[in-house]
Amino acid sequence: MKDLDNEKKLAAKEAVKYLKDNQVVGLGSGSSATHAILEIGELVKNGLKITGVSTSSKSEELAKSLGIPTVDISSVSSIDVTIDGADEFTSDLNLIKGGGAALLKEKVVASLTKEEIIIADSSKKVELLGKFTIPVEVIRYASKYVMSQIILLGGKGEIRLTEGEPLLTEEGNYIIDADFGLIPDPAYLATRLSEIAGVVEHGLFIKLAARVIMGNNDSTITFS
Ligand SMILES: O=C(CO)[C@H](O)[C@H](O)COP(=O)(O)O
Repeated sequence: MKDLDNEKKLAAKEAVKYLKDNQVVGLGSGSSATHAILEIGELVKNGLKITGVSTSSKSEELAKSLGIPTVDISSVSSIDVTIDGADEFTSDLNLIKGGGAALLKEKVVASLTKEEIIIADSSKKVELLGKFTIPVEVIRYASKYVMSQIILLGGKGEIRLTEGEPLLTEEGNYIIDADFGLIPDPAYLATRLSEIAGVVEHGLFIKLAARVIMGNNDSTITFS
């Protein structure tokens, strides 16, 4: 049986090889990104000079605990490299993200980033996106309306719950997990979702990744 956590770790070790002194580095969220932040912490301990920009309060806390200097995103004009995870990816580098509900900040960081590196275990690679439902972050006020628009687009959505209550994102919004089945044209669906009033952001990341480093048993494969 595959050791998926080890595959994430191997991908993280490979990804940090892209970091150089004096770069601004985006710190992703989730278990794969956690491996990368731990690796970055080691490099910083050994003298690497970087400035981190976090995609969630969890990543921020972890970075701080490891001595990685971080700044608010508003104080940088661009980010050199970001290392983040994904819930699904295709070989043409489209992604579904947001399983950990951090997609909004992750997409803002990715959009400011010159080289977005995605790290993943081998279970995340798919031929077509869509087995993993698309997280859609919505303002609470609009959640019913957005649900109806998702149905008109041919999908069905469910508000993500935690302990029986709607999960609130760091920005105080709801997440609708939207099932469209397998998605032959993710760029088209991404545009349609972005057009719905009340949608803050969604987890389809189209052409934002420069490369995906996938752990594969005891080695890694890079898609770029
Ligand atoms: O998008 C994310 C969080 O919003 C994560 O990057 C994604 O869910 C992958 O997580 P993991 O590395 O734990 O499998």
